[in-house]
Order: sequence, then structure tokens, then C-alpha cells
Amino acid sequence: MSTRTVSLSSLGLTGRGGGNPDITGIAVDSREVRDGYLFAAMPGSRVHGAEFIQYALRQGAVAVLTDAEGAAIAADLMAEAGTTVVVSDAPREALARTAALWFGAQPKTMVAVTGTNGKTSVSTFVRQIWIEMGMQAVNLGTTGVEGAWTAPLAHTTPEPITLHRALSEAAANGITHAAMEASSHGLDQRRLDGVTLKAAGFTNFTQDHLDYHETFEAYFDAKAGLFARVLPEDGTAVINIDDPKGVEMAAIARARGCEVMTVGRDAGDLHLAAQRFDATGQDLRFSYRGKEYQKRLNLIGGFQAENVLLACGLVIACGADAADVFDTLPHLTTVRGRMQLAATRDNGGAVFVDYAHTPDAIATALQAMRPHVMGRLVAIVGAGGDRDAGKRPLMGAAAAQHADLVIVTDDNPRSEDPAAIRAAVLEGAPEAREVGDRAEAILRGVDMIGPGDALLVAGKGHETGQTIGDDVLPFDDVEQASVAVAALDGRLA
Ligand SMILES: CC(=O)N[C@H]1[C@@H](OP(=O)(O)OP(=O)(O)OC[C@H]2O[C@@H](n3ccc(=O)[nH]c3=O)[C@H](O)[C@@H]2O)O[C@H](CO)[C@@H](O)[C@@H]1O[C@H](C)C(=O)N[C@@H](C)C(=O)N[C@H](CCC(=O)O)C(=O)O
Ligand SMILES: Nc1ncnc2c1ncn2[C@@H]1O[C@H](COP(=O)(O)OP(=O)(O)OP(=O)(O)O)[C@@H](O)[C@H]1O
Ligand SMILES: N[C@H](CCC[C@H](N)C(=O)O)C(=O)O
Ligand SMILES: [Mg+2]
Repeated sequence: MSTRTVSLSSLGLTGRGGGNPDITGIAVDSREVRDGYLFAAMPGSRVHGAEFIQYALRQGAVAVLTDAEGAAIAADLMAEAGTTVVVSDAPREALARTAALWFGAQPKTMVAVTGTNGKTSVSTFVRQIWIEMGMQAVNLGTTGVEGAWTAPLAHTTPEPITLHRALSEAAANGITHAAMEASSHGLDQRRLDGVTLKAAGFTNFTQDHLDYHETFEAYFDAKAGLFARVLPEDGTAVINIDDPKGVEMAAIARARGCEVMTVGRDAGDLHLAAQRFDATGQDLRFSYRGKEYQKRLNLIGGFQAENVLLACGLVIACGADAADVFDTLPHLTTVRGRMQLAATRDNGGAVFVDYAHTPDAIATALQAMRPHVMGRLVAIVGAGGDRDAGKRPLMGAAAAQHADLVIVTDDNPRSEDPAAIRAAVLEGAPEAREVGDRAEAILRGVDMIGPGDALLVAGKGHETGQTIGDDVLPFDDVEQASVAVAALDGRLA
């Protein structure tokens, strides 16, 4: 716990009426406020944080950062306590900038990646490339902080206080390079507006999170914020232009004077010309600004080449020599839970675990497996509770279209009725089998695969729990796949 004290004004904040108290910390949740803290009372999706100002004051808050609505909610309380009130019409942005100033250091070279799918993969590859090139690097996102320094994270893009605490601790531990994920929630809530970026990447844009954003336009606008606002004008946008939305993102970045590097199969500064697949990976032929390269990639799935080239683009945009960057490709390894070979049956049938949890990701993952698989493709899919309900039948349909056999099972039903979620997925995959219990579904799926076949267990990737109601039961797809293979092949002791 920091014992540092800093005046409110040195955090770039001006109190109403000129108050300038010394601040000993910042918190966005009243329960985390301590003596001398600045409490950031943010407008919430359920309740206004200002409703908790009385608790924050009781905990010792001396200043409150909020919007006009928040200031009105607790005006009397704050006047009575002599609290310094900072009113902002962009309170989340103000919080992000305050957190950046409070925590100070961040790794010198930072990039962020947005897009519906591929953020974790690209930021992990960026980190792997940097480490191969001798840098002290981390990636931050869905899988926590990973690389030369590690820490758990509860969110893909954590709120600013958690984010800047992690960045300053990483910097203090010698980390000079960081690649982070910019989730649409994170961008919408300005969580990364205090981060200084050298480059920003865009993977693709398809359906997810409509429960939160409501419309595709709002979802797009949230993602576009990375290029319209967060990336500085002297930064570089690295964009997948095979996606029509990438073309729009590039235009947004260019209009602000940012440099744009395009990546694509049809065209692009970094142009993927050809891929040849085999059982353990692929050989790539690509060009960068007119020069041709051929490299081995020990990764399954055509889309991983797109992710890897986007990662290369980001590293080059930060100043690395292109040829040195491309030399690292044969050393890149599977991202945990992304097209990960989890187990192989004695008969040769392979079990892959992948984090595909959107219609597009399921289609992409299954299509990506085809060239590596001689026989049948079996898919296990399920959709999460308390998340975008519209994607459920589409996830079922994507599985039905691209796999030979489909099993529909549970994937974090959370507060919802698991059978109702499965029914929605089954609307898109009427021929599929329904096996609610995920361990049993995996056992049945593994039982179905013979020589040359493959099973894709989609949806949970690196996750280690199954959330049912408020309980998180230990569950790991990779582990369950191994157990199922061992049981069916008689390898259990
Ligand atoms: C929907 C959403 O994004 N919610 C975020 C939002 O909370 P909220 O607006 O719903 O908060 P609220 O419950 O209405 O409360 C309002 C305010 O009161 C405060 N409060 C609340 C209770 C209390 O006792 N005291 C107190 O001070 C809260 O801290 C909050 O600031 O602001 C909070 C503080 O900044 C975030 O922690 C919270 O993230 C929640 C935990 C969350 O689960 N977010 C998920 C959906 C998310 O962000 N996911 C993306 C991943 C997306 C992907 O899959 O790509 C992510 O980046 O992780
Ligand atoms: N470039 C891509 N195009 C389409 N699908 C992809 C791509 N990259 C990854 N995927 C699919 O999306 C899944 C999730 O990948 P990844 O975790 O990298 O995405 P993400 O954007 O970080 O997801 P989240 O929103 O959960 O943070 C993968 O398991 C794979 O099935
Ligand atoms: N970041 C995503 C992960 C979904 C993973 C899937 N297993 C699920 O629970 O739906 C989300 O929270 O929507
Ligand atoms: Mg992610």
C-alpha cells in the first residue's frame, strides 16, 4: 500500500471552489476507499457511484470525482463534510488520466489491440516476438499479465486504477514493452484513455456483446475509439483490411494524421500471399513493402497467420527491423486455449481446445481445422449465460455448417437456465446432440473420433471454471480432454 501523498491539482484535477486537498490514493469502489482517498463516483449501468458517496466519506474520502448528476445526488452530504468535489462532463476519461498520473510509470513501448476476435492471440504473439528479440515484455488481457512479469487480472481491459497499477508495477519490475487488449467495454468506458500508445491494432469486427452495446453501430463506435481517440496522432494504426470494417478504421486513423500499416490476404503493406498446411502447422509466404519472405509457423489454423502478421506489424510499427521480426516466426508457440492440441487418441484422433465463443469464431476455428484434418470434424459448443442472447442460434448454426457432428453443452450458464441456453443454441443446430454436462459431452465427443478425425471443444479455452449461478466449479477443457482420452484408451491407472 502506497504511503505517497499528492495534491489534487498535481493530478490534473480542479476542485469546485478551489479546494486542493492532499490525496493518499484513488478508488472507484467505495469499499476500497481509505483515509485521504479520492473517490471516483462513476455513472454506472445499474446505479450511480454517487449513491455510495456517504460510505466513501465514512471510509475517509477527502475528495470526490464525479459528473454533474453525481454531484447533485450527494450535494448536501459533501457540503456538510467539506469534501472537495471535482465535476467533469467526461468523468471516466478524467479517472483514466488521473490514474495514469497517480501511478506514474508505464512500460515505454506500448501497443493495444481491438477487434471482436483475436485480441488475446495478437497481444500474446506481440509479447512472444518482443521476448524472442531480447526485450523485457508482457501482454495484458483476458489471460492476465503474462510474459517477463506475471499477475492475474479479472478483466480483459481492467478499469483504470487496476490497469495503471499493473502497468506501473510491470515498469518497476523492468518491463519496457507491453501489448494490451482493448475490449469494447474498456474502450466505451474510457478505461485505457490514460495509456500512451505507440501503435494500435485491429483484427476484425463481427457479432458479440450486443447485450451491452445494443446495436452494431454502438459496438463499432466503441472499438473505433481506439483509433479516433486513444492512439496519439504520431502513433501507427496496424489494420486488417480484409475486414470491410478495417477499411473504415484505417480511414478514421488516417483522418487524424496517424500512420496506417495495412495487413491482408488480398492486399496490404504486409501481404499474406500463400499458406501450406500440414499436421503440425503451416508454411507462409508473405511480403512486406515489396520484399518477399517464407517462414514456418508451428501453429494450427489459417487465421493464426493473420494474427501473427498483425502482431509483426505492431512490433515493426514500434521501430523494430522487419527482417528481425520475421525471423522470430518459427519460434512462436500456441496461445493457451487457442487452437491448442489438448490430447491425441491412440487411434490418432486429435482433440483441440479453442476459445471460440462467437458465431464468427466458431466458423473460423472449424474452417481453420479442415485442412489439417483428413476425417470427420466433431464440434462441442455452448453459449454463456448473461451474455448476448442473439448470438446463441448463430453459434449453433456456425457449428452445424462447418462440423460433421455437433454436441451442444453448457458454457458458464451463470444466472440463466442452462436448458434454455442450450435450446437457443439448438435452434441453429437442430441435428445436434444435447449433453448438458460438459465433462460428459467431452467424453462423448472424444468417443466419436477415430483415425484422421478431430474434435474441437469450443468456448472455454484457458478458463479453469464453470460458472453455474454464483458458483465457479473447477473445470478445465484441456484437462477434461486428457482425462477422457485416458479413460477411453484404457490409460487410467
Ligand atoms: C458492464 C460493465 O462493464 N460494468 C463495469 C462498470 O460497472 P457498472 O457501471 O455496471 O457499475 P454499477 O454496478 O452500476 O455501479 C456504479 C459504480 O458504483 C460503484 N460502487 C458499486 C457498489 C459499491 O458498493 N460501491 C461502489 O462504489 C462501482 O464501482 C461503479 O463504479 O464499471 C465498473 C467500474 O469501472 C466495472 O468494474 C464494471 O465491470 C464489470 C465488473 C464487468 O463485468 N464488466 C465486463 C462485462 C467487462 O468489462 N468485460 C470486458 C470483456 C469483454 C470481452 O469479452 O471482450 C473486459 O474488458 O473485461
Ligand atoms: N483473426 C481471427 N479471426 C477470426 N477468429 C479468430 C481470430 N483469432 C482468434 N479467433 C477465434 O476467436 C477465439 C478467441 O481468440 P482470442 O482469445 O485471441 O480473442 P479475443 O478477442 O481476445 O477474445 P475476448 O473478447 O474474449 O477477449 C479463438 O479461440 C479463435 O477461435
Ligand atoms: N470475454 C467473454 C468470454 C466468453 C467466454 C465464454 N466461455 C462465456 O462464458 O460466454 C465474455 O465474457 O463474454
Ligand atoms: Mg481476449
